[in-house]
Amino acid sequence: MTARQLLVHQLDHAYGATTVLEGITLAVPAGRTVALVGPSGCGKTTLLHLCAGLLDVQHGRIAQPFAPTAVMFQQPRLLPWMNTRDNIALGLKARGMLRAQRHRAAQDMALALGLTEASLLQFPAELSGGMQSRAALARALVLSPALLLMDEPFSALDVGLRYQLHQLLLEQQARTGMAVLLITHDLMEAVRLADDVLVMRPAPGRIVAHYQPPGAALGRGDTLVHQCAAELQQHPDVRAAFDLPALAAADAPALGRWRITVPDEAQAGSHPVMQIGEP
Ligand SMILES: Nc1ncnc2c1ncn2[C@@H]1O[C@H](COP(=O)(O)OP(=O)(O)OP(=O)(O)O)[C@@H](O)[C@H]1O
Repeated sequence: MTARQLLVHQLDHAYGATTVLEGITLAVPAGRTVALVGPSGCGKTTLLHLCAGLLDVQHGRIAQPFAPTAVMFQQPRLLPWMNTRDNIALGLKARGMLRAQRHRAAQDMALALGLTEASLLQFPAELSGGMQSRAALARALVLSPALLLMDEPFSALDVGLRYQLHQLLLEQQARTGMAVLLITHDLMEAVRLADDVLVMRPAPGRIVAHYQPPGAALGRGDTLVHQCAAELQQHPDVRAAFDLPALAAADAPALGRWRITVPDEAQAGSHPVMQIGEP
């Protein structure tokens, strides 16, 4: 039986006369993380908002079978007049969960993500940026989402905190089997977290490369993540996407040690899922 998956098929999107996404085809199956990387302005946020239903599909198709879905934005977006616990419990309140029950769930998730009991009664303005990010992640995860859509949620964090939240996210995913679509500028973050890394080029935004880091994300050590990120950054399609100068022949890597595949337009066109090779 095929796993449930978010499917995006031949999606185009324009703002006015400007096409910002063209021919986007991808799949995010349950239990997997797909990272979208690409330069600023290539349409990543637009694509995520289309997947979240925050924008209407103009052309192409999105099949989104998951519920519930949670979205994490680049900014924590905590409500300033609510304490941390109430911010985390907001979605549970909207679901109609009783007060004592949602406070308990919010507290359990907050503590699991490294927030302190004292911070639960503090207001966002009293929290550090890192604590606000933890609260935003807790607010998303407490909903037990089947699909988590993340728009550069860790970009403002220092490397240590980012690593901690990466691990917490991966552990939660291993427990629940949620599907994750992650937007990031950071190749290292992409190869640390993702099963599939999709590289986008701008004007109009399109997917130009598909990279599969080896093994399960939870088991990837720092050395492997650094190697993979370096290899990804050396690939000519990735360099072109980010407008990096081509490498001199002497510096060019031995490509193909890891899996880098360019989406096959013909295959994608005849099949709703972009072809994804076995790792
Ligand atoms: N509401 C809008 N109206 C018109 N143009 C828009 C709108 N939102 C985004 N754009 C344009 O669409 C393009 C893609 O924007 P988008 O925010 O999706 O890119 P991005 O890859 O997420 O960028 P970044 O990494 O900087 O967040 C950009 O040229 C942007 O200026």
